[in-house]
Order: sequence, then structure tokens, then C-alpha cells
Amino acid sequence: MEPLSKQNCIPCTGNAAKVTEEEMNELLKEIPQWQVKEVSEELHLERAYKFPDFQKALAFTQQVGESAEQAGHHPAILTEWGKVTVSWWTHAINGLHRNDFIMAARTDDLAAQ
Ligand SMILES: C[C@H](O)[C@H](O)[C@H]1CNC2=NC(N)=NC(=O)C2=N1
Repeated sequence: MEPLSKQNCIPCTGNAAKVTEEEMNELLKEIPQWQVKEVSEELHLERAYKFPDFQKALAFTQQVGESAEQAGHHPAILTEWGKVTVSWWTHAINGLHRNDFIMAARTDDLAAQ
């Protein structure tokens, strides 16, 4: 199987399947630094990245945004001095789809560049 970050996001409608708990635990092994959080009764994936200053945090934010636009799947991003918090979930299903794990893995790849 290809690494998660190289897999393709599929277009998601309201009928798409949420990941099962078993799938979620399997997928989380590839993105161990991400946390599953319950927000307004929805599950989200969240990770905070640290940077030495605001400029670097902003540049990373831009990269994540460009990657999201390419994939057609969009995160919530909070950009602060030295820190960027990224959250992924699928609005169409109010929860977590495989796409969210793919995008989380791509976000890790961008941070590692
Ligand atoms: C029409 C468009 O494809 C949809 O609204 C997309 C856009 N980006 C999205 N991003 C995320 N994270 N979840 C969605 O359900 C979603 N839907």
C-alpha cells in the first residue's frame, strides 16, 4: 500500500462513509502525532506544529492552504507566533473520512520539508 500522503482524496458527498473505529486506529499509526478530538459532537483530527517565528508559521499555513486547494479538501488553520494548529474533518459527513487522514499525512510531509 502506498504511504497515506500519496493516496488520492476522493470527492466526498453526504453519503460518504465515516471511518470505523478500527480503520481510525489503523490510520492513526501513520500519523502518530495527530490527536482525535471531539468538537461539537464531531470527531476532528488536530495537530499543532511549532516554528521559530511568525513568518515561518505563515509560510507553512500558505503551503497547507495550497495543498488543500489542490485536493479540494480544506482544513481549519490557526496561525499564531511560532505555532500553527491544523484541523481536518469532513464537513459533508460531520466527521472523519479517509480523506482527512490522507491530508493529515500530507500536512506532516510539508512540515518535514
Ligand atoms: C463543494 C466542495 O467540494 C465541498 O464543499 C468540499 C470542499 N472542501 C471540503 N473540505 C473538508 N474538509 N470537508 C468537506 O466536506 C469539504 N467539502
